[in-house]
Amino acid sequence: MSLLVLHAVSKSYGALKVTDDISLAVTEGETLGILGPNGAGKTTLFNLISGDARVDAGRVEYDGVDVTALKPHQRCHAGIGRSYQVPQPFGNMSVFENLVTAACFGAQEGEQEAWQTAHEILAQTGLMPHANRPAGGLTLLDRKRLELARALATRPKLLLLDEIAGGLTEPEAKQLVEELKQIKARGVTMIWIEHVVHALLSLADRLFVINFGQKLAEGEPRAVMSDPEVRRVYMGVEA
Ligand SMILES: Nc1ncnc2c1ncn2[C@@H]1O[C@H](COP(=O)(O)OP(=O)(O)OP(=O)(O)O)[C@@H](O)[C@H]1O
Repeated sequence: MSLLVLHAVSKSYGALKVTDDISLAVTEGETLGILGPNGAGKTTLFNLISGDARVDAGRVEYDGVDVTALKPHQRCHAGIGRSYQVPQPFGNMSVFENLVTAACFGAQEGEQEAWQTAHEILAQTGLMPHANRPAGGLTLLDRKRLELARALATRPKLLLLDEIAGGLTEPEAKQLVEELKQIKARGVTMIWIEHVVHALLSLADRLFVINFGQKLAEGEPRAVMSDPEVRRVYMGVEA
């Protein structure tokens, strides 16, 4: 069953059509990888799914319900969690407080339950040693981890990950992939925008490639990566 269906969504900023008639379905439990050159419209697509931006045309259906008119917090309460490309923690709050806040306001948990959630996710994401540190003072890897942890604390059924491996070293990216595998094994449906292709390929069941706001290719990862048009546009390889 499809957890998310985009029906011909479009979005323009001024004269620029950033999302151009994109239709897409994501099955429950699936990990969909999203690729595309810089400025192709990948993050905008996430914004249309999470409600951070409104579609100009088309519909967003989540868990069988039309959520097109819902605000971001309502979509979050319904189970759509996301990370941002530039981590957005509450910098003056501790790591633990950031997670409690996400659990309270995202997953609508009471204080006690939110504390338990925060503990559980600290353990899952390796952030326990930093629980009491101000989020603003974390290293890049730990800020990325916290971005993932905050999204997890909202208890998503659908998790949107925006370039979570960008800027990490090779061993750090590997570690992150292992964490994402565990999340996937727990049944969370994921859409992952990522330029670190080998990380994406180690997890994605399917790829969706965007160029100039339009779908360029979609399908089984290896087939998509060997598509001459994808190689030309995304990797600069002449067909
Ligand atoms: N709120 C906005 N107002 C005006 N233009 C915008 C806005 N958001 C995005 N854009 C423009 O839309 C285009 C697509 O941006 P988007 O961030 O979706 O691309 P992307 O594929 O995620 O890029 P990257 O890989 O560099 O993160 C860019 O030209 C960007 O400048």
